[in-house]
Amino acid sequence: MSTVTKAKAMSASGRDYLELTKPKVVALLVLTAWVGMMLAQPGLPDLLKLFAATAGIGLLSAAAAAVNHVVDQRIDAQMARTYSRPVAKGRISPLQAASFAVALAVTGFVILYALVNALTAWLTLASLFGYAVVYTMFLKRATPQNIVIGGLAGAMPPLLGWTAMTGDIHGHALLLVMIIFTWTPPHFWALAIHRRDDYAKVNMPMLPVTHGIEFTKSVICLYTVILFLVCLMPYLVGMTGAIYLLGSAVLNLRFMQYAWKLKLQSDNSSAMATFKFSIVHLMVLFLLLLVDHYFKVAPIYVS
Ligand code: HEM
Ligand SMILES: CC(C)=CCC/C(C)=C/CC/C(C)=C/COP(=O)(O)OP(=O)(O)O
Repeated sequence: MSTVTKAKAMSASGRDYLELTKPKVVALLVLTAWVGMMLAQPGLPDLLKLFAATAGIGLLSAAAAAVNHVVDQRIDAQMARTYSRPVAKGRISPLQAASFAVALAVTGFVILYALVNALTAWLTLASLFGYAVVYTMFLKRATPQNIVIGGLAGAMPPLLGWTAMTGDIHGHALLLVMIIFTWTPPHFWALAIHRRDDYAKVNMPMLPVTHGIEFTKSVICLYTVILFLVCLMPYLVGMTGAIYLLGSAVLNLRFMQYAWKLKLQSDNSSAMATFKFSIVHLMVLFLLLLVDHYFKVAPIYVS
């Protein structure tokens, strides 16, 4: 390492290390894991397990994010959105970031294995591997379906939360995974439309680069319709009640409205608004699942 790089690496602050962990993304991932924990049983979950599972899932997610900063340092340095990230800028060296990631991952895994259960520990480690290795190192550079397949890793937390409480995999938890899996493409592709030129510059085969913006807008519309239908499933199987049904219908109609507005406009001026709405959508949807769980109005069955 050159003296200049060393000096920059030494000037890393706590804030730089925090940035490595993608804290806002991890916060939403943890919220979805909590919902999995709460919905796994009636009443409140065991508090020790809740704290341990939160810490473990949060730490392993943060570790995955830090690995992403190391692997992507060169492309991050060339894109306007990411050029000032700590590893891309040299404020944290790749070795420091990788060591930080290993420390977070080992701590998270040990917490899950010792205080929660082995199934959750291994599934969370597999999610880390799915995002940090399968998505970041391979899929991201290989195919425009990168975020569809890689999205499974980010969709796992509700299942991780559920297995943390029960020790087994339940169909209801898989429905929550399916919701996030279907939400991810419109979430990311809206941003990718806005940042298309950045991705083209670094040769990342994101859908707006490989298939064009019009095609991407159409696929976003299609995914919002699929998401609407997938979000009905928890109600249809009797997992949730009317509060969730109504709330999710409103959120999904609004998401579809954003998608159609983006599709119908000749420029891409509402792409970022669509991306930002996707985050509010997922957060409110999962909060609704919680409210519905504790104040459930029974589904209406027609006999
Ligand atoms: C493969 C799947 C995913 C991809 C490719 C993706 C991509 C992105 C990108 C590129 C950003 C912008 C980050 C930035 O500007 O620094 C972002 C932001 C965000 N994503 Fe995702 N995302 C994915 C899955 C998820 C999941 C599963 C969640 C949560 C459950 C999530 C939550 C967020 C949040 C909260 C932000 C805003 C972060 C901020 O403002 O700092 N994402 N996502
Ligand atoms: C253990 C577990 C649940 C792991 C999942 C971890 C995780 C952080 C998932 C979020 C997905 C995400 C932010 C993808 C963006 O990566 P990108 O490289 O496309 O975006 P970037 O250019 O902003 O880095």
